[in-house]
This record gives sequence, structure tokens and C-alpha cells, in this order.
Amino acid sequence: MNRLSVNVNKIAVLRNSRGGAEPDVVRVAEACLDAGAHGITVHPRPDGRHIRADDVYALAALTAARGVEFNIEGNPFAPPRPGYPGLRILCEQTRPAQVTLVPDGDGQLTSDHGFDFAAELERLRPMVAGFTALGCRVSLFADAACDIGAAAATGADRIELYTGPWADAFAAGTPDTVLPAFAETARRARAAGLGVNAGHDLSQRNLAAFVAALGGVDEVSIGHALISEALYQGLEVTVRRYLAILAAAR
Ligand SMILES: CC(=O)[C@@H](O)[C@H](O)COP(=O)(O)O
Ligand SMILES: NCC(=O)COP(=O)(O)O
Repeated sequence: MNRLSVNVNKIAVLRNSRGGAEPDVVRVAEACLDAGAHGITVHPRPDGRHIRADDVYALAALTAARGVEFNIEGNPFAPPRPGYPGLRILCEQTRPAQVTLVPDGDGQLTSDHGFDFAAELERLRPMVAGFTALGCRVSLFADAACDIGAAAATGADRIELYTGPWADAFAAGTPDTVLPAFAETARRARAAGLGVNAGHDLSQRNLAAFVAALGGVDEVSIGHALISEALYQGLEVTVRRYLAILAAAR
């Protein structure tokens, strides 16, 4: 419970800004794992703005060698294009422990909503089955107000609660406007046999209250805030602080 998967997208953003090899996403991932992180997450975007296919292959090799989980996120319906083979092919090539399906579009700055499970059920069901057949645990990006019955009917193993609205409410000093809905959705998900992950804009400030209100989660994936905080605190110290928060929120 309460496992930490570090999203290293932001390291690739910095690297790509100069076109060279630094900072090295594999070296950063190694440092996170050395500090105790339970896994590594990437969300390669079809436009190649940060993580690229070669990063996915290198991180798959690293996580396999270290015996930790690799989580690849993405839109399973986004077509391949030069430099991006598509989520399905990436998973066939690397067999991550977990694939997280996210309904994001090219024009989005970042992920900002979960699936409409009832509307997407017939499209998702065979997609989920295909990833399951590859040996991947399948998690689906979900809003707090999602239809858990339809989510479970897709055959997925977990949902990942989209925590952007939680981060916004926490920052605004109005956490109670959204927290009960997240907690209730997590409760219903577990009752339906789904595991519960969480991610997006989680930070050292807002993480503990969220996890405690849900009675724990299976995994959080954290990138933007963790990498930002690491600029002040150092990467290994930052990862350890997240692990301490998660351990205390058990
Ligand atoms: C699904 C999710 O919330 C994260 O993967 C987030 O979208 C990170 O992606 P970016 O780093 O591209 O913003
Ligand atoms: N699934 C969420 C994730 O991987 C990281 O999101 P963020 O912390 O970069 O917002």
C-alpha cells in the first residue's frame, strides 16, 4: 500500500530543451530508486515533448534490472506517428508491470480529466483485454465523479484517481469541497474489486491529507512537484520525504 512511482517526464523536458543527453533520465531514475522509490512512471506524449521511445526502452531495462515496477501512461487510442510507435507497441516491446490508460489529447498541456467509462466502455473493454494479455496490470485514469460500475466492467485492475482538482482545492484552502467525493469513489472502487492509484499535482504539502482520507492507496505517481521540490531539497532527500509521508499515512 501507498507505493511511490516517480514520474520522470520533467527530466526529459529539461534535457530536450538543449537537445543533448543531460540531464539523463536513467541516471535520475536510478537515484530515485536508490532513495527507495518503488517504481518509475513515464507518460510519453505522441508529440515527443518529453519522454521518447528510446527513454521508454532504457527505463524498461533499468526497472527490470532493479526488479521494480515500470508504469507507462498514455492514450491507447492515439495513433502512431514518426518517433512514437503508440502505447500498445511500446507495451508489447517493454512489457511494463502497469499501463495507465489516459484519455488525453495532443493539444492538452497536461492530463486534465479521466475517462467517461459508460460512454467509452465498448471501446475500452477490448483495449484493456489486449494489455492484460501482454501481462500488464491495467489502470484507468478516473475522475472523482466517475461511474465505478462501468470502470469495473472494462476489466481493468485499477483506477488512477485524477488528483488535479484535489491539488487545486487544497491550494485554495477548501479541501473539503472535493475530498469526500474522492474518498467515496475509492471506497466504491475497492468494493467493485478495483485497486486505487492516484496522481497529478500531488506534492509534499497535499499528499498526506489525501492518502489518509482514502484510507491508503495502492500507488501514487508523482512527477511535477517532486522534481520541482528536488531543485531546493535534492532528489534523494525529496524522494525520502515522500516515502516518509506515505509511510505515515498508512
Ligand atoms: C496522467 C497524469 O496525470 C500524468 O501522467 C501527467 O499527465 C504527467 O504528464 P505530463 O508530464 O505530460 O504533464
Ligand atoms: N499519473 C500522474 C503522474 O504520473 C505524475 O503527475 P504529476 O505529478 O507530474 O502531475
